[in-house]
Amino acid sequence: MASTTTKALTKLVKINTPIKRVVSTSTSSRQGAQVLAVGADIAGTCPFRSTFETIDNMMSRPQQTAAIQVETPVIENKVQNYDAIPGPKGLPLIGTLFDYLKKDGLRFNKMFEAYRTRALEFGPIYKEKIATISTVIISDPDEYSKVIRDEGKYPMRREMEPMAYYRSKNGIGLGLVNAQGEEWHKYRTVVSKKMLKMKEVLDYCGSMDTVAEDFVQHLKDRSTTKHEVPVLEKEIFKWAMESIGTFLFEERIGCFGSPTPTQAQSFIDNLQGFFKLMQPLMYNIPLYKVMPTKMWKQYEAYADNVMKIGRSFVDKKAKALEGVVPKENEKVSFLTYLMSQESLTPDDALSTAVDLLVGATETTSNGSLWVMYCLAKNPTVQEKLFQEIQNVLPYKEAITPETLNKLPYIKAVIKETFRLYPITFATSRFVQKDIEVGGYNLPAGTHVQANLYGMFRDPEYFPDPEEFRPERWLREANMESNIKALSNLVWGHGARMCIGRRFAEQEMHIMLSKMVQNFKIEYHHEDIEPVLNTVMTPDRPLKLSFVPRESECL
Ligand code: HEM
Repeated sequence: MASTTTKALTKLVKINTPIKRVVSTSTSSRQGAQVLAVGADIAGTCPFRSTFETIDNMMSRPQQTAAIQVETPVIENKVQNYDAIPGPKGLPLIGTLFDYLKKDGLRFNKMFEAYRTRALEFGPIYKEKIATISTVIISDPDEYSKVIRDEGKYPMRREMEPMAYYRSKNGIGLGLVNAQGEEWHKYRTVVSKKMLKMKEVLDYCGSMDTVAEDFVQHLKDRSTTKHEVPVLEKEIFKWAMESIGTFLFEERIGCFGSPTPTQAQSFIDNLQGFFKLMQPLMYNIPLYKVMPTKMWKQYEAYADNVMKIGRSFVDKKAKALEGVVPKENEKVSFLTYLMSQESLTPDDALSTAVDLLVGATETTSNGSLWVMYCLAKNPTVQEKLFQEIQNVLPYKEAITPETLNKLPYIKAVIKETFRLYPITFATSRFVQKDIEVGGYNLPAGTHVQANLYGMFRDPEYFPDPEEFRPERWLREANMESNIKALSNLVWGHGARMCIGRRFAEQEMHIMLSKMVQNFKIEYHHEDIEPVLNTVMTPDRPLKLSFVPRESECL
């Protein structure tokens, strides 16, 4: 048995070790004027610059949009070899894995804390090998901007290995989330035509408003005499699913029905299990590739159900659409659009729709939970937000794109929440050519991450970082543009940035505005801590109270 395991380990290490290249040590000179504005760097390389500018216009525009030039003396710097990058020492095959497995050690579901602690010990650039994955972790916005610049045409992110393996094993296309290179570009080109166009997304403002209104009523119906909602996580998940379902299928799934439709309930339960187990599977040695472990079997069962139910939603709609050819400029559901694309096979179209269903639910539901928690813990902020909403939105009236433009504070509240609780705690890229970062040479193929959680709580970038202060994101706050741009990184960056960002922001702005208009959100229990279930979630059920505000609104 022991030798089987050793063989399996050796095989896995071979599979997962990136090809190492011999890199010569070279010298380079620091620029006299260092460009600090990560935002400008992002904008400079991001093909969607103009459209993302519009999103930021909606919130607030920095007083100074140009890059800040800081005069620094020109000094000759020796660029050091990759091996010189500091970091924790690990064991030959498994790196620092035991640090995460031992009692009282670091934890996979607290990786964001591990990154922060390591960065404090080893500095803004350190490297670590956990199990088979070596990563360089960067906690300096200027240095990370070099990675952003290097993206290339087909940016490569670390795949969600268990998900990719599951799909390959079952002959399912890797889809937008996990595909790389030209295959990824094929999916991305099709989806971005709809999801990254502001006008297309704004078209869904009305239906998102209806879903949000129904959600508010659903919570009212579900709340107890103490105004708490049993298993709030599941209820908010229903909102997220109903929202993306409406976008994909142009019709309602019916998640707020009583009882919840069995399929929708089962999809929710399985998707939550799927995300929860992905976290430990991603960081541990992928033994499941050679023998199905207990955890893998459980994960596989969740994945089977997610695919099966996701597909049945899509299949049902696809059947109804058979033979329908949309007329030019006709407004059709996203699924109809996908199915009419020549570059996608019917199977590709189905996989893409399921990917969007999966990608849109855990993220926006947990993101919204964190916003509500922060509002409940900061009643003054909540009151200010309530006043902003009251000033522009008559009670029970629908939110329009024009109303959204008049709600800068809700956007600042969400940015501040994501600073404290970034749904994705770190970015991920494989550098595509040899580059210099922080005085070290990173060979092509190096896996690099921006330590978002660490930077977001660093007093150098955010004074009083533990304080929830949405005002720092408002126009008048005068925040340096490179720091302001840091907040965008919770959506990733460049050509591979979250494709659902516009949609997610719009649905969250609408739903959260409606929630604050209808309820005073309160929290009367112990403080909540973040944990990773792939995305950052509260560490226990969130027992918020939703006290109706009707009388104040009329
Ligand atoms: C709070 C909400 C969300 C957050 C914080 C978030 C964050 C992210 C991040 C960080 C990435 C990786 C980007 C990169 O590597 O540069 C990503 C990718 C992706 N997201 Fe989101 N996301 C959210 C909501 C959504 C929604 C609503 C959808 C679907 C409608 C979606 C679909 C996707 C897809 C398909 C990808 C893969 C894109 C690609 O690789 O080309 N996300 N998201």
